[in-house]
Amino acid sequence: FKMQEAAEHNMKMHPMWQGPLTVPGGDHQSPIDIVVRKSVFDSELKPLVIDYDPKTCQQIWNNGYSFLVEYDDTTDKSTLKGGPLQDTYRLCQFHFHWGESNAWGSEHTVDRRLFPAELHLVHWNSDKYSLFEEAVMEENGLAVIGVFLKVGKRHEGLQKLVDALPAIRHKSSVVEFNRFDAACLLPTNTDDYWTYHGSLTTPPLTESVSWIVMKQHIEVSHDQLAVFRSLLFTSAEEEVQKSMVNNFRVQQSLCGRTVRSSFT
Ligand SMILES: NS(=O)(=O)c1ccc(C(=O)NCC(F)(F)F)cc1
Ligand SMILES: [Zn+2]
Repeated sequence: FKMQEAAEHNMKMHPMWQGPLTVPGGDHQSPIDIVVRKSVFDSELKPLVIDYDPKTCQQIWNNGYSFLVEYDDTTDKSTLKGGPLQDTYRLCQFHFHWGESNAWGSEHTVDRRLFPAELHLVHWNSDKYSLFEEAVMEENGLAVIGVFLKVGKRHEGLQKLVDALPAIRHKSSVVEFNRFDAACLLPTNTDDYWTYHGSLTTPPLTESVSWIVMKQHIEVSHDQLAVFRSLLFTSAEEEVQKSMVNNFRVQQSLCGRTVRSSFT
């Protein structure tokens, strides 16, 4: 029920989230609830091949919806392939979604289970397209890895990122951020995942995403998550400061799609 309150709160407070509930004619929208017993094991799904180069990390900034860590994607230095993917995809950024409380915050759910936050590692198909902006409009343009966060022990690798957040409290603030190895945010087991075809979860909500949602979560501390919540949706000039929380989209209907699993 509380999550429903948060979703309604979202609709009221953040006009951006009042965007189209579903894109006109959009029947491959994200996020979704992953119903484990309805997912179909696919033995053809390969292990993911994730090869990130920390040297391609460039900056961290507050875009007014979340905070993004951006990578230099002008060469195939940080790539994702394998899994359900036919081509090579380049890492361009990662970001998170979280709640105002630990009771909710993730975009995807597993058998309706909510997590306090969700990490999205965003990649685009560099075999077929030459720019992210092109790929974002195409059917198999993007691949996003989703990783659930649970509150528990402190995540040592995340701390470097947490320490940078106070410098980007307001919308549009940017700071240089180098040598961050995004691979440290992946769970130990990346062989077990669910995959389905969906969309961006923020406007323009284009249906260009091969979603790869990890079965295993990562743990971060309560204090680390509290720093996420100290960020602001608003820019330094705005008089009313709004804390950046509940920046998740409500779940969308599956519309007959099948969620495949890489594990039994
Ligand atoms: N939350 S999500 O689905 O991983 C997600 C990933 C990327 C973008 C994004 O790049 N929007 C900017 C664009 F593409 F120009 F519209 C939005 C949402
Ligand atoms: Zn996202």
